Formats: sequence, structure tokens, C-alpha cells
Amino acid sequence: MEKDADGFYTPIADGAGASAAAASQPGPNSDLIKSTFEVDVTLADQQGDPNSPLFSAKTFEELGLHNDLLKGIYDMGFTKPSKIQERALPLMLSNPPTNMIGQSQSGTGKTAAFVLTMLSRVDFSKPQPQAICLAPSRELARQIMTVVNSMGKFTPVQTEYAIKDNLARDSGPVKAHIVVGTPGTMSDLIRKRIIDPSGIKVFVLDEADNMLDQDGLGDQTLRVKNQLPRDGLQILLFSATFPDHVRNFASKFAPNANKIELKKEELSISGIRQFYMDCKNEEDKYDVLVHLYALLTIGQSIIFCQHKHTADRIAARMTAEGHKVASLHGAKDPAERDSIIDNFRDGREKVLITTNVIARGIDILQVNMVVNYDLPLMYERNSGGGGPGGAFDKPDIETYIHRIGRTGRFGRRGISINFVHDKKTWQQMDQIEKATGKQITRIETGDVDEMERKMKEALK
Ligand SMILES: Nc1ncnc2c1ncn2[C@@H]1O[C@H](COP(=O)(O)OP(=O)(O)OP(=O)(O)O)[C@@H](O)[C@H]1O
Repeated sequence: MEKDADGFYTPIADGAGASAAAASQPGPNSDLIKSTFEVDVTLADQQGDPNSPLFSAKTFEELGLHNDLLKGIYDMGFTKPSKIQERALPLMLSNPPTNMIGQSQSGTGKTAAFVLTMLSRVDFSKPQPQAICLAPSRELARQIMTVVNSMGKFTPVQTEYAIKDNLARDSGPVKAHIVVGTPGTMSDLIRKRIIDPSGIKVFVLDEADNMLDQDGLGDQTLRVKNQLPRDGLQILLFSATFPDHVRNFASKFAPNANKIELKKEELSISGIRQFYMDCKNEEDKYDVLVHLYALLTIGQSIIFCQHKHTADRIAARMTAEGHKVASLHGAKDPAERDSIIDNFRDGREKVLITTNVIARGIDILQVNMVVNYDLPLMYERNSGGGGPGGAFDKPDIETYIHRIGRTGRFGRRGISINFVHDKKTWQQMDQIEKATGKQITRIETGDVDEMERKMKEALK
């Protein structure tokens, strides 16, 4: 592997043209859903294709992992590493520890790469925090923790959450080896000395571009970092996207890091077919969504809105009209959030209406459809679109890539549908199409049979 002029390693190739699997598991009555066997076969095809992000020339044994971790990996049903795992793991496990900035498309196994590093670096005989991982949402932190506990199943690892409402104010010092949480709570717990930072050797930021962005969680993340030991700390930053405005900061945050980065045109995964639907106006979007309901429930689907109140309003209206949907956003209380995402993860709910809170990282293999009810937008200063000096007018390309990446996980097929309803939204989608370099195809809105035919075709 060679570094280029910027210190980045050879880019990971896109999986373009790889024969992807059909939509994933459940739904025994659905003809959209292929058997697990078929998914395995096509996954093996992709993992053998050097152009796929799932390809690896090596085995997990060759990556220098401890036997107990290999047992955990195989117990999870992984047979071969993905490209990011193959490339990043040997660099992250080598001594002396080196920082890493790792980029790879959505759903290509970044979590396992950093979780295996945390588990490899922990001294299980010492009952104190040694690795911490931050994520932008409690849902993602909980998911990462599941991976830590599954991969570490054959080790004596102890884990603890740093998420709201988990540890009481008067909790004694945390003795767990690995702590996973969100930045605000993690920083609080360190400040209160409930988490002793002195033994921390590994600091991971998942969705790192979002965690470092000053318009996002940047301040809180920096606060956590400033509380950690300076010497010998290994910093690992992972994301599917690293936009230019955080890239420099990421390099300063994780000095002298090994870097694995994607080319711009490789950002989105090719197993996801992107569509759009013309809606007559804002109100018509609701009717189009209701029309789609039968298709949304074939597998599972996530509907993204810009605002919490939109998610709640649509969910309440659909429920009143006899449809079964759930809504999830950051204004709900933590216990309710946990139960909503758990119900969705377990397939008890099929349609989740939400905001950007779960745009990143959430890994639910059965999700074969993502709907952008509202396109993701970001604040643009002086756009002239109202508000003092700016407006939410600019398409948020990174969020778009992460949102559609909730489907098409690890070689599976998926569909995304954008609702456009006026000139402005049309132009915003056009900008997204240009920036991602992937075609977004029109689907006839009124003709349900045609919609179904196109979607089935896309999922084949
Ligand atoms: N080597 C492997 N073999 C088989 N499955 C794998 C392997 N590595 C990861 N997976 C599975 O692939 C799915 C996606 O992995 P993961 O959630 O880590 O993706 P990611 O790259 O972090 O995506 P995102 O950018 O959306 O956060 C998970 O269900 C995970 O269990």
C-alpha cells in the first residue's frame, strides 16, 4: 500500500458493477426478498471482486487479531474481512499505536475495524476505562455497544454506556474497560470523575466528520479530547464522508494519522438505486407517501423529514388512517427512543418516520427502502432565502449519502426515493445528483403497479 502526495493511502475502489444481493432477510411472503442462501452466494461473489469495497485479499487470521476475537468474529457469521477492515486493521494494531482517519462507504464494516482495535488494546486485568468511543446519537452508541459485546463475547471485556439517563449522578467510578457514548454525556461523566480518563489509550470517533464539525458536535467532542491523556493516545476517526471543511481539522485532531480515503465519485454505494417522485405540492407529498405504504412494508423502510414536527404529524395522520408506523426523533425521552428503535430493529415496526437523528450509522439489514420526504438541507448564509442573512436552502450532500446508506448494507440491494414538489426542491435534487455522480431516476407517482415493477426490478 502506498501513500500519495497528501499522505493518503491508495483509495478504496467502488463496488460499481458488482452483482449485489437482493434485499435482505425477513418477509417470508414477499417476493422481493431473496433467501439468505442467495445473499450469502452473491456476498461471496462481491467479496471476491477486487473492485468491491467488500473485497479482501486476506483472511481475518492474517490481520493479527487475538484468537478470542477471531472466535467472536466467526461467531457473528463474518467469513472474510472487507476492504476497510483489511487495510485499516494492520495499521491500527501495529506498535507504537498510530492514529487513523478511515473512510469507506456506508455499510462496509467500519464498526468492526475500530471495535476490534479497542478490544485488542485493552488490558482486561485492569478494571478501568481504557478505550472510549463517541457517536452522534444514542441509537448509534447502543448499536456500537452491541458490536463490542458480540465481538468481545469470548473475552472478559466489561463495557459501560455514557448516554443520557444511564449512569446516576452518584454512581461510583466506572470500572468498565470500554465506554461508548455521546459527547455531551461522556464529557460530563469525565468532569464528574465518574469516568477516570487517566488510563484511556484509544479514542474513537464514529461519524467523525459530523463529530468534528463546528456546526455539529465539534465543541463537545473537543471538550472530551481535552480531558484525555495527551501521551500515547491513539485516535481513530471513521466515516463514510469527510467533506473538505472538516478534513483539515480532522488531520489536526488526529495528528500524523494513517489515512485511507475514498475518491469523490466513490462516496455512495452502487447497490442502492436512487429514484425520485414528482409531487404536486407539499400537501401532495403526504398522499404520495400513503400510496407507497404497501411497498414500504414489503421489507422495512425509513422516511426522513427535516423537522421533528413533520415526522410526528405524518406519523399521527397515517396512524389515524389505519397504517402502522412509528416516529423517532431527538425530542422524545431516552426510554421511548430506545423502545422505538428496538421495535424497529426487531421488525415489530416496519415503517419508521424520523429526522436526521438516525441518518448516520444505523445498521438494520432488512431496511430496503429509504424515502427522503424532505431532502436534507443545510444552513447557507446569505442565500437570500429568508431568515437573517441565510436559510436552510442548500442540499446537505453528506447527510444525503448517509441517509440513503441506511439501506444496501454490506452488499445488499436497496432503494431510495426523493420527493420533489417545486422548482427549488428540484434544483436541490439536481445538485445532489451532480455531487454524488449517481443517476436519480423518475418513478411515475400515480401508477402503483409501475412503481412496484420498477422497485422490484431495482431490488433484483
Ligand atoms: N467482514 C464482514 N463480513 C460480513 N458482514 C460484515 C463484515 N463486516 C461488517 N459486516 C456487517 O456489515 C454491516 C455493516 O457494517 P457497519 O455497520 O460496520 O458499516 P459502516 O461502514 O460502519 O456503515 P456506516 O457508514 O453506515 O456507519 C453490519 O451488519 C455488519 O455486521
